[in-house]
Amino acid sequence: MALYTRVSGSVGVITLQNPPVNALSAAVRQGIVDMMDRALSEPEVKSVVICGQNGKFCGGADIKEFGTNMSGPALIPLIDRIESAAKPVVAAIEGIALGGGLELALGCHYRIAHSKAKLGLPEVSLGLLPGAGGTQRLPRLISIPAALELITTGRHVTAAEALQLGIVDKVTDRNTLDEAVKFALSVAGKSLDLHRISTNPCPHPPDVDAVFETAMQRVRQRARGALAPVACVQAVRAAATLPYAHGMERERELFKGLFTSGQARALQYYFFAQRAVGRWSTPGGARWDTSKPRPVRRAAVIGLGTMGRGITVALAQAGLSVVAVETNEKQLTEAKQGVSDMLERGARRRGVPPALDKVIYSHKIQAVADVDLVIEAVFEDMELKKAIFQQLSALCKPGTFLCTNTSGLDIDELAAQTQNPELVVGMHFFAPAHVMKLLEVVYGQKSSPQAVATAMQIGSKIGKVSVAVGNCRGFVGNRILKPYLEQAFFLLEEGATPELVDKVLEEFGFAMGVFRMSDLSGLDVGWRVRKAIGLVAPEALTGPYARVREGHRYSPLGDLLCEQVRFGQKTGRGWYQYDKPGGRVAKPDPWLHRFLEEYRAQHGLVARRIDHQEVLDRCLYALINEGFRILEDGIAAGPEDIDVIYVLGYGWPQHRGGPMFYAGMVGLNKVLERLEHYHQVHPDVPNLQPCSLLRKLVASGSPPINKWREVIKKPHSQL
Ligand SMILES: CCCCCCCC/C=C\C/C=C/C(=O)SCCNC(=O)CCNC(=O)[C@H](O)C(C)(C)COP(=O)(O)OP(=O)(O)OC[C@H]1O[C@@H](n2cnc3c(N)ncnc32)[C@H](O)[C@@H]1OP(=O)(O)O
Repeated sequence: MALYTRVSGSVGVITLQNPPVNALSAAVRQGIVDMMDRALSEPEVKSVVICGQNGKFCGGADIKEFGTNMSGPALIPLIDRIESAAKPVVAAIEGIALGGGLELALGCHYRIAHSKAKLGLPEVSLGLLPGAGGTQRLPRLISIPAALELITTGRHVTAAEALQLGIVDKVTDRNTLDEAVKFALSVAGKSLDLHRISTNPCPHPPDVDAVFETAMQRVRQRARGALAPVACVQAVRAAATLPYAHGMERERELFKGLFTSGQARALQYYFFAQRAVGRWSTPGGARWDTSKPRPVRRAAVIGLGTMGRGITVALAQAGLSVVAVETNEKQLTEAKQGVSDMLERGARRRGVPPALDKVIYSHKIQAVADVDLVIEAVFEDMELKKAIFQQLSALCKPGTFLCTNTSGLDIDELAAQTQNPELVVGMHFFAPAHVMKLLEVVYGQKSSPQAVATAMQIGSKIGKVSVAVGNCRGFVGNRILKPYLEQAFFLLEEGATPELVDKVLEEFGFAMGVFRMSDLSGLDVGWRVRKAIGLVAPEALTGPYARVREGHRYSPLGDLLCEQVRFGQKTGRGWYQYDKPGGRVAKPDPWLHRFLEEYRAQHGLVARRIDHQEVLDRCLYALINEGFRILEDGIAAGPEDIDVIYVLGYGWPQHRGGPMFYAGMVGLNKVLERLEHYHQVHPDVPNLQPCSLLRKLVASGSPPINKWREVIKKPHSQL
């Protein structure tokens, strides 16, 4: 709703009231219409100010209303009415003016922003375009190139940048409403002709066609199949080429196309999923709202390899004091330089002083004695980690949380090395750890709710989206990755090439196909894990058992490449070839193709033509099937957890919502039917056997994703 007050005798103030972000719900829109009517009809009122309660102007359209039967006044005529008002209307922008919120402000005749406010048109990240006149008014106000950049990226700008661009008329450090009221008094009675943005012409750069062509190329390259960025360019082009009214028609038409597309649904689901993962729970009943985190003032990082350095930077940049420990003197010297360089680069980018003084270096593990939380980030080796946990348990002050950055080792086994296993949790960072947004917080059998809550809180303090998951091999992300990789290997055995598989996955929208990704992250990483669990044969096997482990189909292709020291980009050879070790441009490698032919011949495999659909079906449905198993096992509390992990950590295209959402979009019965088909063809691949939760969901009528939790039977845990 909206509140109306009269200030200084002649200024009508309309305050949007819809916590937490004053989104433009039906009630708020109705409130604005009613209060505008009142302000315009009161003869004493000479000007109007629109502001939002609790220091937030407006977070845009109410996303929760999308997909419902939307009622109440429409936003476009509401904004038009403000713009055509005979009395000046001033937007007093505090906190945020985003999406429909900024479009509302663009309908006002003047905009005053607080210096800390953020403004933007982020609709593109929800699969939409600014559909309440934003694509037509913003280019008229700030030029086509500037508007194109803001609308196609959805970037938020600071008040200072908004002033520079011409989005706002004034920035203040004082009370924004008071300043807006003063301003409103000063412009009362003056002509509004130049301040009705829609009536102004759209200024053209001389090379307007080239500007749009470049913008279109840029968005197509970045979009990976996303529709909204392309529609944003088309809508701004309409502002440049059509009269305002026709431009609005085009905006509406494009908006409608996006609104009813599956992509907008997926991106809006993903928006709420990212927030839902913060409301974590465990099978044992620990919950985000009943578990109090303990404050962490000083943290330690053990091991300053690539991951340890990134974690140190992430912690220091968030203002935490860090004791960075590396027992190898040479490595320590290199790490000091590496961490300082990263901190300086990050600070330059953000325009703040580098947090160099936040980090104390030591080559002695005893330096951890006084910290509140330790993150161990040594090499992925269970014996080494066990020894460190024994030491930490003896050295740290009572109550210190002991966290391990492992990508899949058993948290309970590590916790068992300590006197207080309840203080142990996993913190699985993704490389580069100071950049990647994802953190898997892994609770063990004995992790206390407070330990989980503290790790989750540290995660959000350092800007990560943290997802609490249970302890199993590979946790959620790497566990799901395994059947996906496995299918990709099997497809190579059956006749595909890495180029074909990657092309299909990249066309689907993955940032990188599975083989290019494997080359980037290093083939040796998985090889070491497979060796440790006894999957790698000590010598090249031939005959029927070469491709079988524990009675199931196994592809040793990755192992064979590693034996040739083809570890991927780092060695200049992997599934592709690179111009040098460390090179980044993947080129098809004739050696690899010959190797695959010889391998097939050696194992009596006859290559067949594999179509795109089969590649996609087998890779994705094997992955999704494992996702259902994870839900069934209680390793993830809900499908949102899996989806957020997969989008943020594994390059799943956001506009497809995540693997579990995608399964719902495709139709659970179709996923089940395809898995049944492929399992029939490949009975020796257990990962293609549909899991019982999927069957159960289909048997219960394939409920929508937000009802899945009701079907999942929760197992017990001791947490
Ligand atoms: C069919 C054809 C019809 C044609 C007619 C065309 C009409 C066109 C109409 C409208 C076009 C306009 C579209 C839009 O405006 S889309 C929305 C654009 N706005 C955004 O994208 C902002 C989204 N929000 C954020 O980015 C952030 O939430 C934030 C920066 C505002 C605040 O961040 P933070 O402080 O970190 O808090 P949270 O993110 O945790 O959010 C708190 C809480 O608020 C909920 N929320 C946030 N924004 C919205 C919103 N716009 N609508 C509803 N709810 C919102 C958020 O979900 C959190 O709640 P929780 O999920 O319960 O935790």
